[in-house]
Amino acid sequence: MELMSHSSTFLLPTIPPSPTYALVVLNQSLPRFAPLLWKHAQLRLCADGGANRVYDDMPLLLPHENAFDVRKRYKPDVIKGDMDSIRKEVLEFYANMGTKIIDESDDQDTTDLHKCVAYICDWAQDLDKSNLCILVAGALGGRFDHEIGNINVLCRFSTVRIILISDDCLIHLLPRTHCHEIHIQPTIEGPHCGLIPIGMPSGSTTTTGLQWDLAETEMKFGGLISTSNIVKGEKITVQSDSDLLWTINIKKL
Ligand SMILES: Nc1ncnc2c1ncn2[C@@H]1O[C@H](COP(=O)(O)OP(=O)(O)OP(=O)(O)O)[C@@H](O)[C@H]1O
Ligand SMILES: Cc1ncc(C[n+]2csc(CCO)c2C)c(N)n1
Repeated sequence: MELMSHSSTFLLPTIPPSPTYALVVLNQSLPRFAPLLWKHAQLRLCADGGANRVYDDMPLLLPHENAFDVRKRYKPDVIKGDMDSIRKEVLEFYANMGTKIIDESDDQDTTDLHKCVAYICDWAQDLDKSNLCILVAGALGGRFDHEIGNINVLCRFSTVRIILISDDCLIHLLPRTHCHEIHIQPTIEGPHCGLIPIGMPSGSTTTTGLQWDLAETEMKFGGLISTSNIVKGEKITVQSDSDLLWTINIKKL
């Protein structure tokens, strides 16, 4: 089985040139490291009301700079969604600066995050998918229906690397098609972590590097799932017969 490596280098000030990052900003308070994610990304999208957050919150995260200058510098490439949450003045501001606006108000069956991920997949058509990583800022905290909708996007695009990020933690999907090596950045993440079966029970999951490792263990909702686990070293391995969510806390400053 092929090996898939994971590393949260996007939270470090300087990063290796690969993978190619795309950033999606959702309609939630911006995580404190949003400017860093923005810098690392080669394509920046706002999901509908996410544009209000860039407009309102980026200047707050950079209080020593002039708000107008910050707004001009943090210009999204694309704003996409059903456009029922973005404020008119924000839409006009970015449209005048050349941001591409994609109104998909006709589609009321997929979320704005789904619409943005579909756009990025088209944009990256000629890229090797294993070299693309989509960072989603503001995916957690707040409305539970939105949080679950965001997790469902991980499942609907299970062959694409997508990482949901909040101020407190990150979540990604470990597809059952691969065995996984997770390289921990000890200065920025851990030690609390979880491995959660999603969509269906896992008949057998095996891990190394955790305080409570699994050894061909069954996991299911209503039975055992691995929450409040702890990373012991800098490398975790995971193999499972079903897709799992991996989550780890992000350290406070
Ligand atoms: N409280 C939240 N928690 C997590 N994600 C959120 C939250 N609010 C919004 N989002 C994410 O940001 C995206 C854009 O948000 P926006 O408020 O524009 O959506 P929306 O479609 O207008 O939502 P709704 O009509 O259900 O209020 C959503 O698709 C969702 O992925
Ligand atoms: C069964 C079912 N439940 C909810 C919605 C509503 N909905 C889901 S995604 C979306 C767009 C949000 O920007 C909306 C309104 C639906 N269509 N079908």
